[in-house]
Amino acid sequence: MSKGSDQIYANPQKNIADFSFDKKVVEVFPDMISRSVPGYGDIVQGIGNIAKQVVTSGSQVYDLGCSLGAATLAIRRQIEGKQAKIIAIDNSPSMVERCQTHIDAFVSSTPVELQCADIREIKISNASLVVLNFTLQFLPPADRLQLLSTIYEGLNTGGCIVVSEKLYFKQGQIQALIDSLHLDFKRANGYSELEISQKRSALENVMKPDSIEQHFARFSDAGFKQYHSWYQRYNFCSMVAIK
Ligand SMILES: Nc1ncnc2c1ncn2[C@@H]1O[C@H](C[S@+](CC[C@H]([NH3+])C(=O)[O-])CC(=O)[O-])[C@@H](O)[C@H]1O
Ligand SMILES: O=C(O)C(=O)Cc1ccccc1
Repeated sequence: MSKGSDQIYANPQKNIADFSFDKKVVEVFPDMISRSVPGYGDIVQGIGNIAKQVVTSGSQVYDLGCSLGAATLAIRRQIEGKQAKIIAIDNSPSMVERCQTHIDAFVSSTPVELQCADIREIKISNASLVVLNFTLQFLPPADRLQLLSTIYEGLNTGGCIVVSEKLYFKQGQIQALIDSLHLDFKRANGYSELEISQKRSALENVMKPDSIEQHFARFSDAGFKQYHSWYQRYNFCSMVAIK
């Protein structure tokens, strides 16, 4: 297998450690996420398209849990000349280090400030767009509403939050069917049964999906009056809310 292809769970592991965004994951991250998340490429591109619509002159854009900067780069391509600033944040030092090289690889007039920090501890101000692209699901459930409330306070009127997440379905047969479709997607992308089951164990304690009803209730509790999903493939969904 070539360098950069995800083999992390290919061999049997005695004790499966909790999933973490460490150096090993960084090396294979683009391959891992595109083979694991149906619609990931469309969603990243769509976030760029949303940015083109909503980012205002002189405002700030936040990419929270930016990983290698895919959403930041898609946004930056679409807001040239708007005199906006992108603030990209991740708490994995390995991710941030590699993200900086991705950002530096392209010329742009839009500044990107990359920070290694916990997104629960940051300030948000003058924001026209805040992106949580598959990040909220990794926060402890009890911390999610506080983050959305902080984002609501920091958004300008008309500003948007985009939240992409793996969904959980409360109705058992729907959950089983859509989960099977996702597993078939992973098999079709070359993951073995062992890889699928070991990764599932590794994610169990660290990634806790909400239902769409929980997401919508949280948007409302944080203060948003307008929110909807704008993309879904199987159990992977991207939602938008507007202040
Ligand atoms: N508390 C936290 N503070 C900061 N970062 C965090 C925290 N918790 C998790 N992260 C970071 O959130 C990212 C989630 S990946 C996002 C993909 C990206 N958005 C993309 O558009 O490619 C999603 C996935 O791999 O499924 C990781 O880089 C974590 O280090
Ligand atoms: O791989 C999975 O089954 C997922 O649910 C998504 C995912 C993608 C990349 C890192 C962690 C979780």
